[in-house]
Parts: sequence; C-alpha cells; structure tokens
Amino acid sequence: MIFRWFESLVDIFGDADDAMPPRGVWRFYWHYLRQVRGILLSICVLGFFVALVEVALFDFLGRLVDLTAESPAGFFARHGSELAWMAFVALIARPLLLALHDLMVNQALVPGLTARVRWQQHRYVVRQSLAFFQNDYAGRIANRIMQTGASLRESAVQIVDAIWYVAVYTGTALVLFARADAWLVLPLALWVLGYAGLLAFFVPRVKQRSWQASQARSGVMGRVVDGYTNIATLKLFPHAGREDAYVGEAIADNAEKVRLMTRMTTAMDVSITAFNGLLIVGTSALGLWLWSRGAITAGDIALSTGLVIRINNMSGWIMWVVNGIFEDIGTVQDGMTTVAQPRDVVDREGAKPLVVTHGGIRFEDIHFHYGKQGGVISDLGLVVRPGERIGLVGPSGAGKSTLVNVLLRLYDLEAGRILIDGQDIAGVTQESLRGQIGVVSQDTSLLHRSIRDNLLYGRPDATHAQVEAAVRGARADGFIATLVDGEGRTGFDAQVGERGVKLSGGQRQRIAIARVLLKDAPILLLDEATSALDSEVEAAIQDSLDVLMEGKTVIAIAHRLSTIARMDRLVVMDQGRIVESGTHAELVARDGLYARLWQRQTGGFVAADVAEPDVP
Ligand SMILES: Nc1ncnc2c1ncn2[C@@H]1O[C@H](COP(=O)(O)OP(=O)(O)OP(=O)(O)O)[C@@H](O)[C@H]1O
Repeated sequence: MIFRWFESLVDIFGDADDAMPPRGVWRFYWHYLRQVRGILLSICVLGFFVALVEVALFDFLGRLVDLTAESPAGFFARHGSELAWMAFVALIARPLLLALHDLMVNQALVPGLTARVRWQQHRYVVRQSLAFFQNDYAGRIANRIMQTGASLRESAVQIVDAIWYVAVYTGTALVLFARADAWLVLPLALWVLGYAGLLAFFVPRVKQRSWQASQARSGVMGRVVDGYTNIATLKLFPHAGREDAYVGEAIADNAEKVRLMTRMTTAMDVSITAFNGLLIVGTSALGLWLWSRGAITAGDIALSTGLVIRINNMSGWIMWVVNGIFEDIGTVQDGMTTVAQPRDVVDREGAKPLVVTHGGIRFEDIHFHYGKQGGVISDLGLVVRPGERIGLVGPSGAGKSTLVNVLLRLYDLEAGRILIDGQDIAGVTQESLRGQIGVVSQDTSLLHRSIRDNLLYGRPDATHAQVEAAVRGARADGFIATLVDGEGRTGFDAQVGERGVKLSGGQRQRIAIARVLLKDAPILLLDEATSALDSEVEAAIQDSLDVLMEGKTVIAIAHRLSTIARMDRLVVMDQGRIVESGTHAELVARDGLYARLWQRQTGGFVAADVAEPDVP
C-alpha cells in the first residue's frame, strides 16, 4: 500500500511531448529531469535532514564524553530529558526520515524515471525515418536507449542523493567545529578546498576518457550485433579468422580506452587517500593542542576526530560516486548523439489524413537521390489512373524500389510532388498515407511474434473469420496448421523467430499476402509479390491476387511474365527516368530497352508467344 503510493508518483507514460530532446548535455538532462522536479526537490529536502541527523549523532557522542566527566551521582535525574531526546532522534526520527528518503529514491524515482526516459526515447526514435535506421546498427540504437535511461537516472540520483548529502554533512560539520573553536575549522576547510581542487583536476580527464571508452564499447556492440544479425552470411563466407579480427580489433580498442580511463581513476584514488591523511592528522593535532590550552573540551575532540574520520571514509566513496556520475554523463552524451537527432520525415503542422476516393496517382517532376549529388531519380513524371495496374520494369538499380519508397514517403522528395487523388502526400499524415497502401515486397521479414500477431498487423480489429479467409486466399492455411514452435505453440499461435527466419521465403510471402488481403487498401504496391513461390502455389493464389487487385490502383515491380501479364500498362525505368511505356506487345514491337531486356530474359525465343497479356 505505502509502496504503491510512492511508486505511483512517477507516471511512466504520462503527458510526454513528442518533440526532439535538446542537444547539449545539460539541456538534455533537464529535458527529462524537469518532469520529476518535484520529487527531486523533496529528495533534496529529506536528504538535508538525514545528513543533519547523522552529524547530530557525532555531536551526541561529544556531548556524552563531556557529560561522563561529571560525577555519576544524580546523573540521570539531571540529564534524563536530554538523553531521552538523543534516544528519540536515534530510535524514531532517524529511521523515519531515512525511510521516507529511501521510499522517494528507491520506489518513486529510480524505476519510474528510468522507464519514463526509455519510453520517451523509444517513442521518439521508433518514429525516425528509414534512413536513420539504415545509418546505424539496430543493436547499437537499442543499447543506447537502454543505457541512456539508466545512466541519466543514476547520475541524477547520485547528485541529489550522495553529493548533496555529503555537502550538507560537511557544511554542518564545519558549523559544529566553529561552535567549539574557530581554529578547528581550519584543517577541514583547507581539506574541502584541496579535495575540490583534486576533483577539478581529475574529473574532466576521467570524463573525457570515460566518453572515449563508452564510444569504443558501442563500437564493439555494433560489430558484434552486425555479425549476429548476418549470421547466415558469416557462415556462407567462412572467414572466421577475419571476422574474429574485426571484432577483436574493436574489443582491443575498447580495453585500451578503459585502461586509459582507469589509469586516471587509480591516480585520483591514491592522491585523495594521501591527502586525507593530512585531514585526520591535522584535525587531531589541532584538537589536542587546543584542548591542552583549555580552549576545547574532550567531547569536542571526540566530535571532531569522529567526524573527520567519517568524512575521510566518505571521501573514498564520493570519489567513486563522482567517477560513476561522469561515466554516466559520458553514456548519456553518447546516447544523446543517437536520440537527439531531428526526424527527416515528419508530418507537417496541421497535416490532414489522406482521403482516397479513386486512387489516382501522379508523380510530378520528382527528384530523389538519397541525399547524394545525383544518380537515383531525376525529373520523373508519371500518371497512374485510378484502378490502373502498372508494371514497373527496368534494369537493376534503375530506381524502381526507390520510386515505391518515395510513394510510401519513407523518404521525402528532394524536388517535385506526388499526388494521390489530388492530395500532395507531403501534406498528409504518414499514418493515413501508409494506411491506404498495401505492400508485398520481395523479401518480407516478419515480426518476432506469433503468426496471428503478424497477420493482424494488416488489420488489428479483424475477426478470426476474416483472418482465416485471408489465410485461405493466400494459400497459407495448409502450412500454418502444421507449424509448431520451440515452446510447443501451434498454428496461429506459433512464433515465427526473428524476422520470420523459421519460415521459408515462400511461407513468409504468403503471410505477407494474407496480411495485405486483410488490410484491403485501395492502392497496392507489389515488389515481385510471388517471386518466392513455386508455380503451383503461385497459380493457386493468382485468383486471390486478382480479387485483391480488383478495382485497385496497382504498381507492381515486375520481372516475371506472370506479373507482367496481369498489368494494364508497363512503365520502363532506366537510370531514374521513365524511358518507355505501353503494353507488353507495344513495347516489344518498339524494339527499345524493354524489348532488349525481354529478349535477354527469354533468350529471344518466346517474345512472340507472350505478346498477349492473357498468356500465363
Ligand atoms: N538507402 C539507400 N541509400 C543510398 N542509396 C541507395 C539506397 N537504396 C538504394 N540506393 C541507390 O539507388 C539506386 C536505385 O536503387 P533501387 O533499389 O531503387 O533500384 P531498383 O531499380 O529497385 O533495383 P533492383 O531491381 O536491383 O531492386 C541504386 O543506385 C542504389 O545504389
């Protein structure tokens, strides 16, 4: 009950904006910390009182030493109430304060803040453009999101908890020393200045080296994950030695960077311990000298020596805390470079949902080169009439997939416009645009979830009957019924493995077709949708595809006769431009690029036989 109350203070999913986190490490910190500033403030206030009480215990010690110098007769009668107060502080007040403080730190702040930061960063990053994910390793991005949340929280907690505690503790100690004798303040005050100087010298150096170590660690992570995700390639080209060397190089670099960092921390450790000796000897010697002159009492010596030994012990701990904080800051900085990146493809202010009435598509003088100087799509114009089926043909690298990608607005155009039923796709919401387009690509990768979850991605609210109909249409019912995963789940509940690796290419493609059947979007983009199927299965799902295409606008990247034959018109692309357009027969007769491509594919023998689109 009491735990629950504290745990509910940070709402993990509440009122997060979707803006880019600021760049600049302190502003990045504050972006997240201001969301829990009330809790941070209460931890500071509680920490203040906890530190006061801790120092008070040493004050009590000094007081007891002084009191016991008196004669025992009537001792308890004289000092009973003072002793009772000490007992109250130690027995009740201190545990209560500490409990409140711990509940705030451990229950409210620690789990809530980490989860909240991770949630917000994931939400921002997962909406990044495709290009963002193509420019980095998925594993590294994931690792940074996990690490940044934890490190940001850890460093913030250490600052408001440990550092603040020690500052209050030392400040109060100075006040108590001054109360006994102003001279007693001197060694501790000098020590504080020296300690700050040592930290000022070491910390920036440790911080810089820690950042380098963290960069190197990410490098190792990236190389390792790259190998694991492409494990099939690694096995097909057995260069185990080279691959080991590739990863080994990154590990060695990381170890070297960590060594450079720990050299610094070791030097810092030794310097501070040596320096602490001066504090202990200085305070005790000064205390004894003052006592010998009658300036302070034995209790004051007990208080001051006890406190400086305690501060000496804490200085080692604090050194590690400071180190940890800067290591965490390094990690946060590293994460910030990944997380705080502007999104390339964003919905415009006031973007409206796309409304598809007929399904006409118009590409107007579009240019797109993946940010390069040129060479991908230049000055391309194309009108696809509502309900028309276009076959996109062209040599490899002509820009066919790119054309499909910019229609989906996976990338923003560099110039020109694409209109769907008269609406510029740059001005509509991305969700509505992609919601109206069904895509089956050549290499479908599935989510590492159950078959059912993968199918429902097409339409989350579909009924079981609808799912079954789609599965039958895609001729996937036969194999789904036989699936069993490693944990014994069968059929629709079977898990498909990462990216669907536990299914064959053709099975994956049939799931993808079933998913698009379920989605039933008015525009279809097919990238050799049936390429991974054998001719028997392909013939079988042909009818479903024909039904699916009925009344829809279709752009299909076509290499194979079976696709080409079902299209109303073929559009031939070369080097990012449209060079020919017409029916198969017209293009063969024209004797241009298409005729050459076609001849090469068929060896020149069947061109005449397949001149009519109804040929299989
Ligand atoms: N993510 C990317 N970043 C940079 N350049 C890219 C990217 N994807 C493709 N390209 C380049 O764009 C050009 C067109 O590629 P695209 O994949 O559109 O061709 P394609 O006609 O679909 O070829 P294929 O038939 O081989 O699939 C190629 O030169 C390719 O190198």
